[in-house]
Amino acid sequence: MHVSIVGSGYVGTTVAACLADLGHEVVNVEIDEEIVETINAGEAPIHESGLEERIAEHAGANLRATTDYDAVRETDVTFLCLPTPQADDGSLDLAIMQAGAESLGRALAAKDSDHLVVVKSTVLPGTTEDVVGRVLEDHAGTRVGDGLELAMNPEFLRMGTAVEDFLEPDKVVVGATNEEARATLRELYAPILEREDTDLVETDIREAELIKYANNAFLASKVSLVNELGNIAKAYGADAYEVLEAVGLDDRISAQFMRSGLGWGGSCFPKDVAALRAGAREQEYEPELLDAVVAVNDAQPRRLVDLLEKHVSGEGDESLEGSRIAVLGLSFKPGTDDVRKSRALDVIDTLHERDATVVAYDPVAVENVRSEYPTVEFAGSASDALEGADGAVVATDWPEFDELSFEGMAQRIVVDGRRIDVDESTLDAYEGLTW
Ligand SMILES: NC(=O)C1=CN([C@@H]2O[C@H](COP(=O)(O)OP(=O)(O)OC[C@H]3O[C@@H](n4cnc5c(N)ncnc54)[C@H](O)[C@@H]3O)[C@@H](O)[C@H]2O)C=CC1
Ligand SMILES: O=C(O)[C@H]1O[C@H](OP(=O)(O)OP(=O)(O)OC[C@H]2O[C@@H](n3ccc(=O)[nH]c3=O)[C@H](O)[C@@H]2O)[C@H](O)[C@@H](O)[C@@H]1O
Repeated sequence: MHVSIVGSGYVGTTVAACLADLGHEVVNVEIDEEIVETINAGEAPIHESGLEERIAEHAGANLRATTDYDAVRETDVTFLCLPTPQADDGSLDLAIMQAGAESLGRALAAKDSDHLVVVKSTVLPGTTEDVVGRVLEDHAGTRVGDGLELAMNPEFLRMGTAVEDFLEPDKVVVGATNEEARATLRELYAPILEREDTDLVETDIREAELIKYANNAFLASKVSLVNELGNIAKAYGADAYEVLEAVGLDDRISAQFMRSGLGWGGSCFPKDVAALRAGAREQEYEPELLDAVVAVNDAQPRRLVDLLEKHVSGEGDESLEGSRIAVLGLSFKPGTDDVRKSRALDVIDTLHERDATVVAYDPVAVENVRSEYPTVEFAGSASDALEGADGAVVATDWPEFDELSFEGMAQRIVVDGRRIDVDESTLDAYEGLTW
């Protein structure tokens, strides 16, 4: 099948390389020339396991990138993989989607055969038909249903395991009102849908849009619940990890997303939960549970710094002023250099508010933080960061931190926000955030 992908970021590049791998003819339409050149040179514009080799294999053969929207006319299907960021008031900002749909519509105006447009970006119910569809109609000069078809196909991949998640998903969700559109997507995804472990869910467009938000809201809520239970366990002097491991043996609950600690960050959970809350309020529903999910998450970095302060300065004399604190980990989770809405940055902000000096280390993410944090010292290794520190915080559970001996610290005080594997016997104080 001939497929165009508009937007070549984390999702668009992964989808393009994987669809090329499944044998389709794929073109990426992207406004950033550097990304276009990188893909055409057979390289990956982002760091994802398994991506580089797929692009190297298919670039110049059945995968290419261009800045020219006219390329969509050589294809039967276009996927919109554009950003859907959070506006200042938390609502969904659709400006980029609208601009992309406008360019796509103009290009399709000169096409004389049928075309299917699939929204893959995360958008609230109604957006695909009422916003993207209308913009397309206005600029393509064709009505939806009259040679121009619409579908919504949300993406559930995680950063760090994007290629594997795309090729081996638990489910493929297709929202469409037209049977031909559904048949086209069944054909496109045929090798994936043949897998025993992949379910196909066919719905109307509105349900497909909401399934994505419900999925992320559920996962974020699970982590906040686990954090609340962890905070309560700690107050009782119980080990939350032992408690939650036992709870996770119940099939109805499952053992996944049971790690309590600093909470959730990243480019998706925060913006998607915010958009769903704002959207619900627009529909005149008060999302009180989701409000609490965010409140629990927001409180964890401050709770961690409170614990640290207690150990570093001694109870009754709480202050971090003038102390040197090592922050281990900057990315929002291990396996990625993405620092968007990382809890580590909230920890650093709180430490700064309390006049501590921060020395930070991350195996891959330092360059994404450096310019925004001119007063932070960046170390080349975890051991260097710990040298002379009055206390340390574990903010991201990179596996290499399990090997640390915490030698060279002025005080061997470690407050762990992620439960790494620490040998407590050599430390002056070790405390977990939720256990
Ligand atoms: N990153 C992730 O793990 C996941 C993201 N999503 C959703 O997928 C959507 C895309 O997210 P990402 O790929 O992370 O975004 P991204 O920011 O990594 O990539 C978007 C790309 O679109 C390009 N672009 C912007 N305007 C354009 C235009 N008018 N025409 C052509 N290209 C344009 C940008 O230059 C950028 O390369 C969002 O709605 C997001 O919520 C869904 C599942 C997973
Ligand atoms: O919509 C998206 O973009 C994606 O958002 C998440 O993927 P991702 O943000 O890559 O990362 P996750 O592995 O889900 O972790 C999110 C955050 O939750 C935290 N987390 C996760 C699990 C856990 O048990 N505890 C916990 O604190 C992580 O540290 C991280 O900060 C979802 O897992 C994907 O299905 C979805 O497609």
